[in-house]
Amino acid sequence: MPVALVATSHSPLIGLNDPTTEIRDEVRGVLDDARAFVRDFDPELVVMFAPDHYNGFFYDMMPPFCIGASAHSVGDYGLPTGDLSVDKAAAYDIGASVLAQGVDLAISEDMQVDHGFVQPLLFLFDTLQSVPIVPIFINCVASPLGPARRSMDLGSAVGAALADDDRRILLVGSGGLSHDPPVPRMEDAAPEVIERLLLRGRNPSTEQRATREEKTVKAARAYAAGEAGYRELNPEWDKLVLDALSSGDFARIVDHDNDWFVREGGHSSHEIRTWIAAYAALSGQGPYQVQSRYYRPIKEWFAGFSTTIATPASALAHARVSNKGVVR
Ligand SMILES: O=C(O)/C=C/c1cccc(O)c1O
Ligand SMILES: [Fe+2]
Repeated sequence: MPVALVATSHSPLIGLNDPTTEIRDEVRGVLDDARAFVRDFDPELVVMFAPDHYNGFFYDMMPPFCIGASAHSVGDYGLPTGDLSVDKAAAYDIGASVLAQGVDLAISEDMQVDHGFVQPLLFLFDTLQSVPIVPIFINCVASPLGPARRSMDLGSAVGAALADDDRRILLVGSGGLSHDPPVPRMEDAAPEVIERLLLRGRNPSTEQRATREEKTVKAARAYAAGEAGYRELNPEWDKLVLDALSSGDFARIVDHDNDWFVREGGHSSHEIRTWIAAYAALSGQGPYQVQSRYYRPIKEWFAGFSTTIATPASALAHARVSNKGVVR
């Protein structure tokens, strides 16, 4: 199958707490290039791996992995609400194949998705409905988490499921490198926050959502201003992860236990599982090459922010190549 990959950080603080115009424009240029690459590739199906941040998945029933046969954006952080254009038949086919290959995943006919899915979709396309998509949720925040290696297994199984599909398929991974924004955790949350992590967090009122999001924006401002109490981004670790994924050396990442990720990259660094899955799905199609790799630590966005584009090595000669930004 013709295949390509875009993996990108997301941050709901984009547009709400921006860095300097120079850096904002630099990232805009990188995302514009990714969008141009995708326009040229002209995908007939997007398979996106992304996390959730207690907007769609709660502790009433928290699956490690879930494939959406139908999905709706909750519209957090001012993003649009509405249905995604899910390819239901593909979702069921991929789900069945992944299960048959021995990787357990849930299926949802009513998947609620947040900025984790919606931002990359809108980085790369005009609307929520521009392209048929199969959304695959990976739990990256709600402990206990399985080993990172399992995300590689998931990605490999998805890649195998897609191998006989003749369509042009774009694989997308969405999430951060090192970052530790104030996403609540069951282990140390206050009782009223724990309420939110249970099903009662679903469908918050406009005021509840605004209060929560204002807190994150305030925290990002404090973080960028250098206030104490926040974990620093870790460009060295981010480089290790980017190098490992660029060279297909998954073991350098997935052989570590979950504490390593938190120690090196903060709690939300588990979001890199979405990249691991997307790259593993790509690697199932043969050797690949990273064509473009951007990285910059951006405290205003609470993120070691990166966007990469990769294609099968055989496709490289025909592809648009760009190498921009700060590769550390
Ligand atoms: O407030 C949230 O739910 C998450 C915020 C956030 C901030 C920065 C990077 C990310 O990946 C996030 O999800
Ligand atoms: Fe996130």
